[in-house]
Amino acid sequence: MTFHKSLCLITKNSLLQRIIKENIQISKRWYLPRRALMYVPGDDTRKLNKAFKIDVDCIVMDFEDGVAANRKEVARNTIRKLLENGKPVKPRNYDWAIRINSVPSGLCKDDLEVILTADSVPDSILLPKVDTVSDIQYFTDAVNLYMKHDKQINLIMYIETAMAMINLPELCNSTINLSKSSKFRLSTLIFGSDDFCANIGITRTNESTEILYARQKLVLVAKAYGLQAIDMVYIMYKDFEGLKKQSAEGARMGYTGKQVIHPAQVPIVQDAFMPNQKQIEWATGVIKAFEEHQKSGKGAFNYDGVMIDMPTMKQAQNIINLVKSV
Ligand SMILES: CC(=O)SCCNC(=O)CCNC(=O)[C@H](O)C(C)(C)COP(=O)(O)OP(=O)(O)OC[C@H]1O[C@@H](n2cnc3c(N)ncnc32)[C@H](O)[C@@H]1OP(=O)(O)O
Ligand SMILES: O=CC(=O)O
Ligand SMILES: [Mg+2]
Repeated sequence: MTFHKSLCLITKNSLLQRIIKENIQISKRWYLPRRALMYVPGDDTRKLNKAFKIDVDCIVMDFEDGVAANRKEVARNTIRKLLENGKPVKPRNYDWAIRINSVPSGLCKDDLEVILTADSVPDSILLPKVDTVSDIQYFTDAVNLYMKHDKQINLIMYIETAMAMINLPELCNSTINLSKSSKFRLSTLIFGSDDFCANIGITRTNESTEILYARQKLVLVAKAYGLQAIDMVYIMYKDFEGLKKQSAEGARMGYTGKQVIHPAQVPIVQDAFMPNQKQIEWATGVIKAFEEHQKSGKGAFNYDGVMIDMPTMKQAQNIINLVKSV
């Protein structure tokens, strides 16, 4: 039997189905993979054309910090034309996303008008530098004013200031409540580490230990609200070893993906946020053994010298859910 066939048989089992249901809060975050979220400056047609030829989970056409102040209008016009042509087709589905300018920039409302009144709208909108609930209220009002499509848009919210970091649970709560009367839903939090460093008055080191608390807090709150968590960008885009190390670190912390700025970063990052063969085999074995032991009335058992019970089985199930989501 092939490996994937055996995975299907495992999850058809009714006991495990119940466990998956009970575990829904954890598995909810996998609904749309965003292992690598690649920025493309919205005013750069050459890079935009290139982006759609790359096998990447999420393409973010940028209006914000990747675009110079005197090129914002060019970015708006370029992306508007793309939207009029509809979502470019790629061999597999992907998240077609736009990062708009922040509410305090004064550009946010006009960005949204350009995007939401087009013939087609993106799958996701990324809202940077969210600080307080009033920023989300402003965003909601603008979406309600301009959005005439039936589609529901994913909101990806940046947490990149000290104020946002301390307001985080309240921000998530209020955003989820506001989305009930609008056509967006909060799907993801992004750790905007570089703006965060600027905001708290530091320069990031390679190890990034100075922002460890914030990096971990974001994952914790995201998971509490059933959201995806996207890790920081690695700006030394020619250092592939460093990127691999930082990506693995983020995946271990519970991040579900990472921001990337260059096509060469994509395969390294997408790999890091997928379980490897060894982890998949371990997870499959644990689930099978768990099921057998449940049948014979044993909740805890020995598997390769390690005690396995329900929490470990759930961890194994998370691995399998992730494999099946991509
Ligand atoms: C903290 C934050 O907010 S991060 C988000 C904001 N920043 C960004 O969006 C930056 C995005 N990245 C870039 O602009 C570029 O990758 C840079 C400036 C870092 C380097 O650019 P270059 O010097 O052109 O890189 P390089 O020469 O290695 O590029 C190789 C090829 O990949 C293309 N490419 C590079 N970056 C991208 C990208 N982000 N998306 C699509 N294609 C890209 C180049 O156009 C080039 O293609 P070509 O050979 O057909 O001309
Ligand atoms: O927007 C991203 C950041 O790191 O800042
Ligand atoms: Mg930022």
